[in-house]
Amino acid sequence: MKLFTAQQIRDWDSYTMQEEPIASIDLMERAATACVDWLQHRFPKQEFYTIFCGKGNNGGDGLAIARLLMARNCSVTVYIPESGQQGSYDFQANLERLNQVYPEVIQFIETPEELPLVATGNIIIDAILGTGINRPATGFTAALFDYINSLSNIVVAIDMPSGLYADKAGDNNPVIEADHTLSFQGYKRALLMADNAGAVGEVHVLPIGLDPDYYNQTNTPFEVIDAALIATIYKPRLRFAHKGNYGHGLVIAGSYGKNGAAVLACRAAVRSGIGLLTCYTQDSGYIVLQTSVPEAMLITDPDPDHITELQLDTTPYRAVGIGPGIGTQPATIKAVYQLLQQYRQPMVIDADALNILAKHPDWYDLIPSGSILTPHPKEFERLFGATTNNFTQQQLALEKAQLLNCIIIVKGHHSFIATPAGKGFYNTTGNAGMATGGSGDVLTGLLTGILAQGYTPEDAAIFGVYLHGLAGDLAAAANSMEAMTAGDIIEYLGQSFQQIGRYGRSI
Ligand SMILES: NC(=O)C1=CN([C@@H]2O[C@H](COP(=O)(O)OP(=O)(O)OC[C@H]3O[C@@H](n4cnc5c(N)ncnc54)[C@H](O)[C@@H]3O)[C@@H](O)[C@H]2O)[C@@H](O)CC1
Ligand SMILES: Nc1ncnc2c1ncn2[C@@H]1O[C@H](COP(=O)(O)OP(=O)(O)O)[C@@H](O)[C@H]1O
Ligand SMILES: [K+]
Repeated sequence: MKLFTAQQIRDWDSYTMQEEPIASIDLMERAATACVDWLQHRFPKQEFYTIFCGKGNNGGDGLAIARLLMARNCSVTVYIPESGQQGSYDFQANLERLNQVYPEVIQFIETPEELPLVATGNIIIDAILGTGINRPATGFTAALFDYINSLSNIVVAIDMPSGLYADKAGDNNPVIEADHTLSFQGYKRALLMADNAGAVGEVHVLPIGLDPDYYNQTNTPFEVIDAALIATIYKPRLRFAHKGNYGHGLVIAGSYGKNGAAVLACRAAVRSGIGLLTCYTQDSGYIVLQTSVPEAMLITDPDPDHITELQLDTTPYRAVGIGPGIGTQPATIKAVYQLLQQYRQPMVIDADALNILAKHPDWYDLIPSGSILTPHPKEFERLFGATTNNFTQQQLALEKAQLLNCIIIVKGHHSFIATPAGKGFYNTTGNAGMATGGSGDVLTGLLTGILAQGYTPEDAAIFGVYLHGLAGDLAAAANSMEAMTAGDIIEYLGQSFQQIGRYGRSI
């Protein structure tokens, strides 16, 4: 799903009004109806609502929501911070409509003394500011945000939490801290960023019937990975396939006390659809690897505790994954350098291999084109330097992806995939149960296995990250986020592939 800027969303509105055609007030009614339907589905027994409305179209949505909720037998109070300015055309129209049927619910407030008491059971609707924000909230608006944030009521933000910019970082500006954000038609980038987790709460995208032609014709560098995109990437297995069709991959992982990292990466790789897998690990890992991943072949380093030299010819491998659990011993650093010098096909570089690279920036040029780097935010900072917010971090990821001709996956909730062509993809699968040791090792094995099968590096990254998160979601559904383990993610790869296989047929 493409991610549009606030300006593009405005253009999409206008396009829809002209082409459908539909009057803007009717589009607003559609958006408000979608919100009310969502509220009644999510909170079926809720009766009391307190709605704060600004004087733009976001406030217009709030006024329409108030009228629709009243018509559905809810009890609503609407508060409008009085700015002294005329409201937008559709705000005024909806104020008039509400005033005609339920004039008693409308109250204007101007000073902090007039901030209302909100009963604890009321749901607060934030319709103060939406995508039209063009400056930080100050004065009474900021005081109102503070007041709402101090209350324990559930807060549902309409389209955007008020105060948050859709396409750029604020400078710690006042924002509403919502529990739910109902975003019209699609996501906005700000809604997908860890920096804004406290403001956006759970994000729900509500379709409001904007014209698909605008969507299809309009380019944007950013996309959310969804089922439709995955269906275009996934390659079902060939009926007459043999293991030679699906590549031979090499996972270089482990050290004494960290056999688990190698086991997790290899078990994920052998469940990725790969034809053949070889693991390279330290000598003491022999029995552990051979018993826990019998499907993989094994080559051991002469050193009992660490990977010290690569005593193998890496040319036959269609993909190499390196990093999980290897440590940063001087001899291991040499082995990483040796691999960078001798292997010229895309690799997956993770964990300690990234930490080693970060200490040797002059080796960056040796990274084969099309490689996939999988740093978590701390590793990203070690590799490329500190950034001030998620927007600048993602911009830097895009610049480095282009410079190194690599894919960079900045891992986290909504992992961000930066490609050399300047595109940025946000993942939508995965959950906080995956914030547990070994989840990243599973991703490395999975990506290595997918890359070995001949997927392009960009497709492998998108597909692997989505599949990994989907398996994590199924694991959490079965075992809870708390009790699930990284190993459980591997156990649910099978069901995840089955689900993805159905996408192609249903879209
Ligand atoms: N396709 C869509 O997404 C649709 C969007 N609609 C709504 O329209 C909203 C956008 O409406 P508007 O463009 O009128 O903008 P807003 O309602 O977000 O803001 C209104 C006005 O407030 C002023 N303002 C900006 N920053 C301020 C600040 N910090 N303090 C005080 N005032 C400030 C500006 O003059 C701005 O135009 C969306 O967020 C959504 O809620 C819906 O009505 C219909 C369809
Ligand atoms: N809150 C979360 N929501 C979604 N995915 C998550 C979350 N926390 C972690 N993950 C995923 O789990 C993996 C963790 O990787 P990493 O930090 O390298 O862990 P480790 O080094 O312990 O294996 C990443 O793919 C990341 O995207
Ligand atoms: K809002």
